[in-house]
Order: sequence, then structure tokens, then C-alpha cells
Amino acid sequence: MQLISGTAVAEKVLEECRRDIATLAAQGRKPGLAVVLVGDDPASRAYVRSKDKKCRDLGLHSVKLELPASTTQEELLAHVDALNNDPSIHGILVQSPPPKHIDEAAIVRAIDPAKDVDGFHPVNVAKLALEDPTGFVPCTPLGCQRLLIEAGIETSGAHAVVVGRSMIVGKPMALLLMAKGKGGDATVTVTHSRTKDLAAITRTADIIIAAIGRPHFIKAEHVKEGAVVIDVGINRVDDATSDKGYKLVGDVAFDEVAPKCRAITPVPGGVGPMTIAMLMANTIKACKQAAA
Ligand SMILES: NC(=O)C1=CN([C@@H]2O[C@H](COP(=O)(O)OP(=O)(O)OC[C@H]3O[C@@H](n4cnc5c(N)ncnc54)[C@H](OP(=O)(O)O)[C@@H]3O)[C@@H](O)[C@H]2O)C=CC1
Ligand SMILES: Nc1nc(=O)c2c([nH]1)NC[C@@H]1CN(c3ccc(C(=O)N[C@@H](CCC(=O)O)C(=O)O)cc3)C=[N+]21
Repeated sequence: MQLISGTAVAEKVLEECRRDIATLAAQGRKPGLAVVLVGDDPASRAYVRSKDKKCRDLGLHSVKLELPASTTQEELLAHVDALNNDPSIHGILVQSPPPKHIDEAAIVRAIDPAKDVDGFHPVNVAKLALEDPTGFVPCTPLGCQRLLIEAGIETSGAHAVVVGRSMIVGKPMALLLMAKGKGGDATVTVTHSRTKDLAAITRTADIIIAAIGRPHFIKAEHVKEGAVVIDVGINRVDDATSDKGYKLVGDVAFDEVAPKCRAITPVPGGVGPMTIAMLMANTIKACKQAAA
């Protein structure tokens, strides 16, 4: 069994980012990322902090907007508009999910597609479907694809089963795996909560991408011998032995699944660090494209 280290692959991606940042610096340019958080969900706060920290480590310009949960739709749109017009900002990310009174779809559509490093804007969703390389691909599925490539997993002709169909993970993941070329050319099945006999389908998978949001949902019975499993899930579960009072677990029951796998990602240290690394890479891409 091969343990695919997201931490190690993310470090490789960040090394590429450092080189790009140095090249841009020599041209007097510095990529800038703005992360907007509305409300005080603890997991979201932690995530926003780690993105800000990674930006600073790399020497990117980083703006962190932490807005109260009472922020109105109009106020948030005004912030997005200001960032759209700020030439020092190349990437804008509005942390999902926002509070209930915010219309997330309208916010996403207000972001300049050229600064939409999350890849959520309809223009970028269309570019992904069209396999147009000028678009931005959502960071998490992009990171999963890179993990497969770096781990030497052949996707061409493989049966990949994606569990989950969200706009942030499952759907773009399926589009990437079915696209032509490296890390693609797979035969893709997308499953979700209405899927009948999920285990019968996942057992036919050469590659399983689990993006469900339920701790330890994928069990040994879901996985065939020799499969590759990418665990996207980040779930906080109570843990009295940890000083934080919780621990992070994936959507895969790692202990029982790992022995059957050719390769598997851990949680933490798997897809999570890749998401952050791809966000940095997308911000650099946005900066390069803004100059061109
Ligand atoms: N590592 C990272 O960087 C990231 C991790 N995540 C994590 O990935 C997980 C998924 O996130 P996200 O896609 O945003 O979650 P969503 O809740 O938006 O989507 C979950 C998907 O799983 C499907 N699903 C739910 N229950 C079942 C079931 N019993 N059987 C089969 N499918 C099911 C849902 O189906 P239906 O559509 O029918 O409701 C839905 O399509 C979460 O744990 C999240 O924390 C998310 C983003 C980034
Ligand atoms: N607009 C938007 N874009 C996102 O990309 C986005 C979002 N909203 N909302 C929430 C989800 C979740 N997400 C994570 C990214 C990294 C880790 C991560 O780095 N995890 C570490 C552990 C971190 C820790 O220890 O807390 C790991 O898995 O090793 C986790 C979760 C991005 N998301």
C-alpha cells in the first residue's frame, strides 16, 4: 500500500510557486490574494488563517477580510466590487458557505472571472467543461488530480468513481477526470445520495474520489482490492484525548480500507494541503494572465 502524502506533493507545488513568484518579482510584479470570510464559523476561520499564513510564507500580497455575520448582501457586494477594481489583487476567494441571508450564487457571479481563483464563476465552470486552459479550476479537485499524477496513478482508461456531486468538489472532479490528457481520459461515474447500491458501483472503481462530508462513510465493502482512494473529506469529530476536543477524519474508514488499496491519501495531510497549494498556484496564474 502506497500512502500518498498531500503534504509532500503540496510542498513540491509550493516550490514551483516560489520560482514563479521570483520570476514575477524580477518584473516588478507580486501576486495578491484576497480571502473574504463572513461570520465566525471556527473551521472557516482556521482555514482562512492558514491561507493567509501560506501567502505570507511565499511572499504573496495577502488581504484577509473578516466581516461580521450581520454583513448584508449589498455590503458584501461592495467589498467584492472594490477587490475587483484593486490592481494589487489578482485572486478573490469568498469562503463558503456564507451565512444564510447571503445569496452565494449572486456573490460568485459578482467576482471578476479573471480573479475567480476558486473557479466557481459560471465563466470558469464553462471553461472547465470546454477544456479551455485559460480558466480557473476549483482548487480541491485540481489538487486531487495532481496527487494522482504525482503518485504515478494511470487515469487513462481507468474507471473513476466520484462520490459526491457538489460544485466545489464532485462535479469539477468528474470533469477533470473525463477531460482529455494527463490526469484525465478516465471513464467516470458520478454518484450521490440518490445513488442505488453505492457499494456495488464503488467496488468496480479503479479510483475512488470520496467527497461526501460524512466521517468514515466509505468502508472496506465499498472498495475493490488494489483500488486507489482519494479522501477529500474533512470532518471534525469529538475526541476527548485531543486538547482541541476534536480531531479531523476523512470520508473514508482509513484503517479498514487502506490494507485493500494500491494507494490512499490520509486525513489530515492529504487533499487539504493540496487545496491551499493549488490556491496559491491559481493566484499566480491570475497574476500572469493579468499582465499578458
Ligand atoms: N480537503 C479539502 O480541501 C476540502 C474538503 N472538503 C470536504 O469534502 C467533503 C465534501 O464537501 P462538499 O462537496 O462541499 O459537500 P456537499 O455537502 O456540498 O456535498 C456532498 C455530496 O455527497 C453526497 N452524499 C451525501 N450523502 C451521501 C450518501 N449517503 N451516499 C452517497 N453520496 C452522498 C451528496 O449528495 P446529494 O447531492 O444528493 O445531496 C453531495 O453530492 C466534506 O467533508 C468537506 O469538508 C470540501 C472542500 C475542500
Ligand atoms: N470558497 C471556498 N473555497 C474553498 O476552497 C473552501 C471553502 N470555500 N470552504 C471550505 C472548504 C474546505 N477547505 C479546506 C482546505 C484546506 C484544508 C486543510 O488544509 N486541511 C489540513 C488540516 C488543517 C487543520 O489541521 O485544521 C489537512 O487536511 O491536512 C481543509 C479544508 C477549503 N474550502
